[in-house]
Amino acid sequence: MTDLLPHEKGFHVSWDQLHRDARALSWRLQSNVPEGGWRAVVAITRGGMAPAMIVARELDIRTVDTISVKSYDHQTQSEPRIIKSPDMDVVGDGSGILIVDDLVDTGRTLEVVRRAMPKAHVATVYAKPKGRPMVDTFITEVSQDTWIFFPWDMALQYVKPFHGADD
Ligand SMILES: O=P(O)(O)OC[C@H]1O[C@H](OP(=O)(O)OP(=O)(O)O)[C@H](O)[C@@H]1O
Ligand code: HPA
Ligand SMILES: [Mg+2]
Repeated sequence: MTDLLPHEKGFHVSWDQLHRDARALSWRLQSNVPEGGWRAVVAITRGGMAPAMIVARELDIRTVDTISVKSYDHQTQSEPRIIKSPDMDVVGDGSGILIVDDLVDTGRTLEVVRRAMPKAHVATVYAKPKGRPMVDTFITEVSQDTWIFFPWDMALQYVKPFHGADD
């Protein structure tokens, strides 16, 4: 669903913007590199996969795994659950592991992920205030009532000019 209620705001992110913001996240993460370097990136599917790829490329991390947490059906949240775990022999308690997601909203997804890898470093590109305490590093904060639209959920389309739009 892309319909917004009147009080809700939309923050539309293009591929180009996502690329820039994920690069900025990589840059910021350089000051948090653990002793011995990052052992692996774990992307939270599906939204974390695009930023995780960019971060892994920028930081030259070759081992990339995934954790799948299902918590939303469109814009309606349900109880988050892990439906696919990363290789626990690799990630262990999370030491030296960089978890990447596109955004944190309520923080419920990260709550579940952090429980599985308590010592991991958690990075998201975007953050809303409620979920912010669950993230170690992020780039842009938006208000809680803003819905972030990602490029993979959008398409270019014609829009009417403002002048005469209500005619
Ligand atoms: O902080 P929260 O309130 O838990 O919300 C944030 C999570 O919700 C979205 O994923 P979603 O579960 O919709 O799945 P997707 O990444 O496959 O789209 C988003 O990509 C985050 O992973
Ligand atoms: O603002 C959002 N945008 C896209 N997906 C989301 N999942 C939780 N919050 C959001
Ligand atoms: Mg997600």
